[in-house]
Amino acid sequence: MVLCPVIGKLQHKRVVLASASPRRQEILSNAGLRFEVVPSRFKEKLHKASFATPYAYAVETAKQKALEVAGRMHQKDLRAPDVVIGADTIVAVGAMILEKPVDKQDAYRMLSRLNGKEHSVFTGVAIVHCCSKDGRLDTEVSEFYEETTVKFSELSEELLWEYINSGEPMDKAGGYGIQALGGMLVEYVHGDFLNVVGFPLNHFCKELARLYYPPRPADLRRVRHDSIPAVDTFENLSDSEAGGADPGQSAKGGRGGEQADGDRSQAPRALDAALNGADSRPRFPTGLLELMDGFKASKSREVGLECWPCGRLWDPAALLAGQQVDGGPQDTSCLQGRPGLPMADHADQAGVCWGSWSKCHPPPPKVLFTACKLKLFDVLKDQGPLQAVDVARKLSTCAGRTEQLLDVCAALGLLEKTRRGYSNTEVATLHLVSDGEHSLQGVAEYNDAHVWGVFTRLGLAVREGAEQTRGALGAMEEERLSQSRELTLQFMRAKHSLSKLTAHHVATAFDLSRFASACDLGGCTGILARELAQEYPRLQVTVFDLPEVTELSGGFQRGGRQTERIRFVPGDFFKDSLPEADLYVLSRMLQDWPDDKLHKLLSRISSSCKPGGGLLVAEAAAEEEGASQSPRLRTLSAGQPRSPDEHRRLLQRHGFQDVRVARAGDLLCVVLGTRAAP
Ligand SMILES: C[S@@+](CC[C@H](N)C(=O)[O-])C[C@H]1O[C@@H](n2cnc3c(N)ncnc32)[C@H](O)[C@@H]1O
Repeated sequence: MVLCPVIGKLQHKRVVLASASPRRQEILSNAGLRFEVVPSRFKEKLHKASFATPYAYAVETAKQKALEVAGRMHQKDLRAPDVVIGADTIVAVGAMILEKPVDKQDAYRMLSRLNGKEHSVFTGVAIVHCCSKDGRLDTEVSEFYEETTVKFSELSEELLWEYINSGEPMDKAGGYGIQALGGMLVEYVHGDFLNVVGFPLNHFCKELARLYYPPRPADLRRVRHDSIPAVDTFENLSDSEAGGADPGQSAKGGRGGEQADGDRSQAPRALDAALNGADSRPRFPTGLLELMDGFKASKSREVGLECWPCGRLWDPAALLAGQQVDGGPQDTSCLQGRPGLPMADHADQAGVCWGSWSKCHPPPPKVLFTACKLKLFDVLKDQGPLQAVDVARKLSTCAGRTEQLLDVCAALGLLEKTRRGYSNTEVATLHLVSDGEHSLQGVAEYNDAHVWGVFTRLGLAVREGAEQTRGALGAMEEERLSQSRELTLQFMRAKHSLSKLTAHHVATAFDLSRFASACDLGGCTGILARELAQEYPRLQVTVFDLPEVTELSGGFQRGGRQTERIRFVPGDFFKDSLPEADLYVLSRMLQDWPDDKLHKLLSRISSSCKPGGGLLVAEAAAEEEGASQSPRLRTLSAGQPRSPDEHRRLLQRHGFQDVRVARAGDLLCVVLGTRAAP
């Protein structure tokens, strides 16, 4: 879809709309934007007379609304969202600004002023890019306004009062809502209709296009060659066009690199840092991981562990143990009085239901795994764009099936399909080609070869009522341990590539310079240890992991000065004494363990930790309490993510105090507690 590239630029960011207006929410969600709603508490009381124009007032109000939300969210969990959108709509007759009426008389005064005349509707919009660094909030604001002219018909007093008595005018700027009854008052509209409704979507997309796709001389040249009219609209921009679709260039560095360069030239500073970073770390590819990992949740859905219509979860361990669960899968109360609705419709309402999809189509994760296994993204990186027949020839596969595979990959946002053929999207270039610095092929390979099977068997176990109490991860861990060296290596490659994306965020979520030594329990290939050693020049780091893992960790080391301060110690943290350290670290270790193991591990750490020492925990985080919960988080792990408060309580329960919580990257919650004197 042509509009996707612009809105899609916000896809992997945490976007917040600082407005309670349901109309704005509807416009933006209809456009495919995913966002949270945090209404601003900024009081709309700027001194109107101090603004030279009505729109200057609207823009300033929009900006203050967005900044208030960014500041409040940053203060609350020390991490602001990536983008906050603020908007303010006003109606102006000449220089006079009409906002929302305070009562019916006020509504009457406003509507009488508009009666039979033209007026202007202005919406000021502020897009605030946020960046939290060292506990400070850095913001960059892009702002604009849109004006639409509206003419009211000559309206009788009677009609005006009838409209006022309908109650509609009361929460609307200028005292009318064009999208509902108020539409009857309007003779004509010149300009963007949605601007009058409350949000100028078209201008917003153009603004995103300006921010994310700055024009470059090469693009202009190419447009002339291709004889495509150079129209100043976001509709012409796709990733391929903005990044340069020259196949020669694409073969050299991939569009990811080119795109980054293009963005870097004009994107705001905070945004630039977030996108590319001083250290060129990419954004956390949430959507892609959701695709690779989401089947864990969907497999649970298939066997009824999660009710997909309402998203209610049942404890898998309880089901595995054959216990009766209140309101089990047959309970249809969650269908909210509409039990007759077909399953697919409920699935739609609940988001994705791969469980039911998998019965008739290849499920999306399998499509992705197959494409990786065939090295499809490698071929397109080196030789794309390619037509389906050419891809099939290069992969030695059936042309018809290959085309289907390519089309599903395009629908999943992994490929782009244009007249010239298929090519990798930015996310595929970054994460799905085999030799990329940030390749997640290891995750795809391990999930395909191993995890998929484990979760399928988990489903069978539940259907057959097997008496198992282990969590899914426990089953996987034990299976891995009893199997081959190749499987362990595969597992390590998967964890290694994921950790590469998160380690820096974990290491820098708090200032850890007060600690002289750290022990990363379950530290696997030592990626986080390396990042810690790099960030804190006097820190000595121990990586503690099972012997079969530490034995193979050598193959993942890159050398470098900080390596001298890192040592690998083999052991089992449930049985062996833990190495001494000022700071213990658990990264992505807690979520999947059943409760008894979790508490055993925490209590062993608590006993080893000296008073004043620390425990740092990093996990995928549930959204803050009260915010609308995103189903995507549930799919990132077999277990259910805990909220920041649950993490805090967990550490407190095991003797840690002054527990602080920070968000790191897109989805991680990092918690630091200090061991109290026993
Ligand atoms: C989910 S991975 C997390 C790896 C790493 N911390 C990260 O953030 O990517 C779990 C790690 O814990 C290790 N592990 C599991 N059971 C263990 C045990 N009993 N003792 C020590 N390490 C263990 C695994 O070998 C693996 O490296």
